Amino acid sequence: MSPRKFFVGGNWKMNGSKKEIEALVDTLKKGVQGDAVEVVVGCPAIYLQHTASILPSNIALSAQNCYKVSKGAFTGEISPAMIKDIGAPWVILGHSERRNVFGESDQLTADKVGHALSEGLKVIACIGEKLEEREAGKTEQVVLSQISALKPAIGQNWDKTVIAYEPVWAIGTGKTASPEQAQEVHAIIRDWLKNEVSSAVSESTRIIYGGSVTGANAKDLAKKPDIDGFLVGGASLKPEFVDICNSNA
Ligand SMILES: O=C(CO)COP(=O)(O)O
Repeated sequence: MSPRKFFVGGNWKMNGSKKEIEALVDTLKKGVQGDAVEVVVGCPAIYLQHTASILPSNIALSAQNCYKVSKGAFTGEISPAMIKDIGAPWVILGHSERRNVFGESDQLTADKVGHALSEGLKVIACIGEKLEEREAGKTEQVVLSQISALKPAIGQNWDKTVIAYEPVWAIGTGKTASPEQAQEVHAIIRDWLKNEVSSAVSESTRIIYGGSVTGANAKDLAKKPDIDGFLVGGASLKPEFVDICNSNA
């Protein structure tokens, strides 16, 4: 039995309305029972407060991004202190859309991770290679350089960090990594944790997979020894998210 509790995050991205979120939360309340799985939903900033007020206690709330300082003249940004203030314990950082659409660097991502953890938030830290990097045989190099950049920022806070491996070519494309492809990279990350941090951290840190996860493919992915859950985009907005949450049962 894995020492790691199965973890499923829903990343709603820039989707939803108050009404749609209420309907989705209703579905989740009925389908996700108990606390055998840790379930977290990543909600657009503007709906965090409303979602916090309707989520059941066995589903936690996450922001999708934050800035690297607690307050100040940073128009449009939100801080970890604000996220905590409205009752959300988690934040997703380093998502490939932040990195590739908004040009956020490894260094900025690390600064955000370090600040969020120091403010007491838990972090879903995302890494993953692009298609051309995979095709050039650079997957390991890219993923390990991204996680290495986060290491000083995470410091002693590995127990408050979940690593999401999200190959960019699999995000929103319907091209899921095969269970073998995902397992191979998860094992590389776990090995890196063992060598660069500690055996205990390697054994206890959840490494979750993201990229076109659906109710249909989650079970096979979840069988792999180093896949400890999922970060789900499109399917997290649909009732099948419940099946993904229960895919380890
Ligand atoms: O980016 C993702 C989760 O953060 C994955 O998105 P999809 O599940 O839509 O491919």
